[in-house]
Amino acid sequence: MGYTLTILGCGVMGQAILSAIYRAPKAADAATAALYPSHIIACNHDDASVQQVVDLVAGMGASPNGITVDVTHSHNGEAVSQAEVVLLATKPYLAEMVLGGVRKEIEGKLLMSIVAGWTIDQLQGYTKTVSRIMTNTPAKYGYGCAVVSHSAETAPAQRLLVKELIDQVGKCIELPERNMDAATSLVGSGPAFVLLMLESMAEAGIKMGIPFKESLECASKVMEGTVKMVELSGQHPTVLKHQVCTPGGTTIAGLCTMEDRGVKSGIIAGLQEAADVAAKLGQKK
Ligand SMILES: NC(=O)C1=CN([C@@H]2O[C@H](COP(=O)(O)OP(=O)(O)OC[C@H]3O[C@@H](n4cnc5c(N)ncnc54)[C@H](OP(=O)(O)O)[C@@H]3O)[C@@H](O)[C@H]2O)C=CC1
Ligand SMILES: O=C(O)[C@@H]1CCC=N1
Repeated sequence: MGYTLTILGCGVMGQAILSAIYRAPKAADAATAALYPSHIIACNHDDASVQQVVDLVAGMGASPNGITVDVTHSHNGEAVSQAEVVLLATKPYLAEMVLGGVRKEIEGKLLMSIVAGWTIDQLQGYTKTVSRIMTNTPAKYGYGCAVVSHSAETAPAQRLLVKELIDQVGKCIELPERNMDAATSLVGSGPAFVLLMLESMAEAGIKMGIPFKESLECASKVMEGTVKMVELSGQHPTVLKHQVCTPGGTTIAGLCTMEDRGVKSGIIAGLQEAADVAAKLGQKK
């Protein structure tokens, strides 16, 4: 019963995805339950990074879908030979070495990869059935976003399995692979860009005399509330932005100063730069 999912490289993102899958609510029916692994093998680099995953799993209690987890290092080949599905989550510069080390064992298996810059074509040098995924750190808490593209050889049942597993990070959106570098910037790097804005707003509060704790609370709630308002109203951000602007008031004054400083074009250029770097990552060996 069930199958084994092996995670090659279980650091920040491997642990985020492991947590999301492990903690998924109990499947509603047998067909959905079959999409979940019964066993996850997390492969890391050394004792210290193994212990991190052991502690993470211990802290989560029992999995609602009865998933068991083993954590190991230096046994990638053995772990992949036991797996039906493999998640590659090492740093990009290690991917070639790690995949090369399991070349024989991975052939014919479903490979999910979150490695930035590594294309489906490159990954197909190891197995033909490939799902390329870009997700982000909020996945660990079930508030992540993921963009997924599949190789042509990936069967509908395999795509369904990937969708069910990756949906657990929060939201899973399928897009053509040509959008993957943009997704790496917008989705993958996105939390860091948002955190820069959050940090800036909180520090502005401090500068104006609000204590750090309260300033961060206010800035966080403003971000959360604004995003909810966009979702619930269905209105364009520009319309909602103008609703905040009283003629001759505070908001338009602040927005004009930000425009003077190039905040919007700076954000767009920053995201473009991140996507350009993503496009080159897979070529750096
Ligand atoms: N961080 C992010 O926000 C995002 C990252 N990504 C992508 O996810 C991938 C992983 O990034 P991230 O989780 O941040 O990186 P981490 O360094 O946190 O995780 C990589 C893990 O791989 C382990 N590892 C190293 N060598 C081996 C090996 N030979 N065999 C098995 N495991 C090994 C590392 O162990 P040890 O620590 O002991 O070296 C580490 O636990 C990257 O390719 C990145 O592009 C995608 C979306 C978002
Ligand atoms: O910074 C990086 O390269 C990775 C990919 C997306 C998020 N972090």
